[in-house]
Amino acid sequence: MLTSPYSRPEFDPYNVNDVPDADAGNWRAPTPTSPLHATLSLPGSKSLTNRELVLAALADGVSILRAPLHSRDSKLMVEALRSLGTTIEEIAGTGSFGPDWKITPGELFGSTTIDCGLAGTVMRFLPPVAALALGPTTFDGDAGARRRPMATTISSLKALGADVADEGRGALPFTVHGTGHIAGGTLTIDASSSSQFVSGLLLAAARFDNGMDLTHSGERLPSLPHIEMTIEVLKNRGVTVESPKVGRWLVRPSSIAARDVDIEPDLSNAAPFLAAALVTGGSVTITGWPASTTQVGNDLIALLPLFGATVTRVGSDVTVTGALDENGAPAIFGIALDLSTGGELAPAIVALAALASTPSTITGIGHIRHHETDRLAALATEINKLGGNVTELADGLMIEPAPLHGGVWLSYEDHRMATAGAIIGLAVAGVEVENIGTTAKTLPEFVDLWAALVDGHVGGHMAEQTDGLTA
Ligand SMILES: O=C(O)C1=C[C@@H](OP(=O)(O)O)[C@@H](O)[C@H](O)C1
Ligand SMILES: C=C(OP(=O)(O)O)C(=O)O
Repeated sequence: MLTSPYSRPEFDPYNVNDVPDADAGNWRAPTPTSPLHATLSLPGSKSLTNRELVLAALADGVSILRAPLHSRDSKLMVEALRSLGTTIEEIAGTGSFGPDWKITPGELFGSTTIDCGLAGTVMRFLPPVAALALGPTTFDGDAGARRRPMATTISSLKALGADVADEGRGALPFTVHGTGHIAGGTLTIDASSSSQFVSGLLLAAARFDNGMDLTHSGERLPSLPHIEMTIEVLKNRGVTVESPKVGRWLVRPSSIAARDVDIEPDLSNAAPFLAAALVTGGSVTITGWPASTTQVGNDLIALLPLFGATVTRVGSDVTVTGALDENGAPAIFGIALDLSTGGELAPAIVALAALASTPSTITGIGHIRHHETDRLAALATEINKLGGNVTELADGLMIEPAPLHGGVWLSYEDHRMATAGAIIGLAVAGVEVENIGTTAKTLPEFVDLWAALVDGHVGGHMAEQTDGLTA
């Protein structure tokens, strides 16, 4: 077993009050002196795990989730569904990162409070489920969660016939007074600030009395692959979502089928590890890469070559190899990119851009100001603190090459800000990431996997230490 202050046995990554940096101080990001070569496997996808949990709770029988993600976000979803009346049992699994889950739907009852933590999937996917439950369900979360937009969820539910008591701020906390059913019907919403407003409604819509005819009307619709993912997981459970045009979805009332589902590895969480290949001029292989997927992390295969990397694929192994300049040093080229479909990849992409030798402009990501933190402001602030030259645009960032130096990198309770700091630390000595434990939101194993990556403890170099890390 690998050990670090962040994997001490008593550390509970799901407990917001158990903050690892309080014990361990800032995390000194490792700066290797030679190219990294590693092979590793990653835990399950947050987006798939939390969708399948919701669908399993609404399904017509018992479902099994194989190799689900065990992290703060998925734990919050499990606890929330349990408190609404779903039985979720741990069963022995074949995955390297924790047990499987057996999910038995139950009659849904409110009279509970749901802690959303900082999980967008919990705060946007569960209110429609709570409206299908009998009794009041109060939603609240971290301080940062109270700043995330929820108005579209609240107004949608009211328009579909549910009773929601909120403070009129369009934010947590609020209470859904469930009556056991939702009328459903025709609805127009503005999902410009998050695709999760659409996904949350689609996931439950087959259980609405009249189904749903949903139209998005707004200046943009971000993260389309995540809506595709929602449609795909519904299809697998027998629910057809018709989409007669972009921004309109029809769901007829029907049951949702129970299923045994294998959860794919989280490809967005592959981003920092694959970025390490570019930053150090080495090569990193991720095992278990699905042959076809709706995960937007799959776009890394096309995005990383824009920075100069080479990507190869052998079976389910995807390998990224960094470019080298004429002196044999790592070479990263700047890019111009509209990243509107893959906003959750932005922190890793921007970290790479900050280490590139030519300028980059990343646009189409105004909505990531509403993620765990205002990611445009946070990235610009933290990179500039290290000597960078990043300019905030309304919907993106402009990044000019600049020599970076060490310093404290703040995480803003944002797992992807923390991992972006780790990426920069690979090239810049003396980067200390505050609250690295926030990576537990989707990847509690981050520090150990990163240490193994840097120390060469993965990929067969030191096979006896690869417990749970390699395929
Ligand atoms: O539905 C999902 O699982 C997600 C949708 C996206 O949200 P936004 O549309 O708010 O970007 C993504 O960024 C988030 O990490 C997960
Ligand atoms: C935006 C993200 O999370 P959430 O599901 O909380 O929206 C993310 O993981 O990058």
